[in-house]
Amino acid sequence: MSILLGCIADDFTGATDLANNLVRNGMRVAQTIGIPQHPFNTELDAVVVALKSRNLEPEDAVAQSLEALEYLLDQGAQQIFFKYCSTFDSTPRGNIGPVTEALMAALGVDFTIATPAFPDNGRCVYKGYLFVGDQLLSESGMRDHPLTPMTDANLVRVMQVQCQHHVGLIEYQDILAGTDAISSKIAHLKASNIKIAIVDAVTNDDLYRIAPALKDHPLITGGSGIAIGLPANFGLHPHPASSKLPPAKGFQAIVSGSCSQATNLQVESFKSLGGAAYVVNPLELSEESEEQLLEEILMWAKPQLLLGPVLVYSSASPEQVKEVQSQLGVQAAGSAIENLLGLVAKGLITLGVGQLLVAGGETSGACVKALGIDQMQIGQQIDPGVPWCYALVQGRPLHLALKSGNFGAPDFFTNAFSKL
Ligand SMILES: Nc1ncnc2c1ncn2[C@@H]1O[C@H](COP(=O)(O)OP(=O)(O)OP(=O)(O)O)[C@@H](O)[C@H]1O
Ligand SMILES: O=C(O)[C@@H](O)C(=O)CO
Repeated sequence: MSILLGCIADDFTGATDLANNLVRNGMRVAQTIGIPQHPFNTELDAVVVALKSRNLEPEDAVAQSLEALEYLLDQGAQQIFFKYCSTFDSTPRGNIGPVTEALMAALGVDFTIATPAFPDNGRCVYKGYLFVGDQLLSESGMRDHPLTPMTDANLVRVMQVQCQHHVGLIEYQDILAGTDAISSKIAHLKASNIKIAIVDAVTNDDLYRIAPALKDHPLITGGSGIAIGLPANFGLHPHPASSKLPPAKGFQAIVSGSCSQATNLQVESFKSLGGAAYVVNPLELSEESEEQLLEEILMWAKPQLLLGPVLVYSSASPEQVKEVQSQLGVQAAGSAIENLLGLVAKGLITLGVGQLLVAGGETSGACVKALGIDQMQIGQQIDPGVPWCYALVQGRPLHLALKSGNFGAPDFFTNAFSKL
């Protein structure tokens, strides 16, 4: 079995987001958690390898990405896609730039594009500036992100700081002029020694015009938006059967460690509708207290599950997050909460939860690892960028949705279950 597209995603929610867009546009996709040990024995068009590399040291992110690349090339991948966040989550050290350059070197390519544009979720790039809805990236909630605060919306500048190669721009006027003009612009940039180009895109039509110009490029990098046009490059088109999952069973629960604006609204909306919610106070969390806190949460959840979905969350406002981080340290706070929420997810499954929403990329990584999931099937979309997925946990079926922090409508936590 040989695949067409091999994808490396830098976090788990991002991986399902990408897989969702590929499935919706006609590809048969498997998502793996980490690098699989074996080849697949089913017919697939794309494999998305989900890493948790966004917040690693650049050297580690590069090493993991290269290992994933090797696996995907072994599966016969004709084209490689490096997926990162539609809000370009990174620090001056990386990891978008270093991983892109390492993949370019490994594949022997002298040009690639970078575009996080995802118009279905309000991410647009114009003159190299990234907008989140009506705001510049640097004026959006992303400026307060707990791990990767984004304070510059100019992606050429942001990417250049992370890269050795020269970074350029394919401007909106080229995109509007169509696929041939985009190909000519790429040739012109290459002749000027530009090796990576940020690409403007404001609508899905723009993305559909860009995709054919990327047909013969061994490496593409971006958010999930640009992926909507890639299946057609391989002669594939949307078909309804591609996203059918088995019927859902079991109790319903939500675990949220995302502190993004959209998640905070979803938590508020869930509570305002009378949903059962347990808030974790990170300042009460230590290695010694973890076991007791976990037990307390599960004892609280047990009777509540009989009545409807339960929410366990640490989501908090930027001020509260800063306070916690100043007392515990950024990384230590993040890891301690992720660890607890992973154990909570595992405990909830033991209590009979069969439908689980997780909010936050890092949090999803922690939960999926705690549950020992190594592969997921992609199902129907709940909101743009978030599909229901299906996995087996210790032989038991689990419907699982991994929600990126800033995705989903305010009623996502209640609405999602009605989509199963
Ligand atoms: N109350 C809190 N105080 C400090 N840190 C927190 C708190 N709650 C959660 N965190 C940490 O903040 C980080 C949130 O990252 P996560 O990726 O899960 O969410 P997100 O950034 O909103 O999602 P995405 O990456 O999909 O946009 C995690 O490391 C989590 O443990
Ligand atoms: O692209 C996005 O915004 C998401 O898929 C994501 O990666 C958030 O972690």
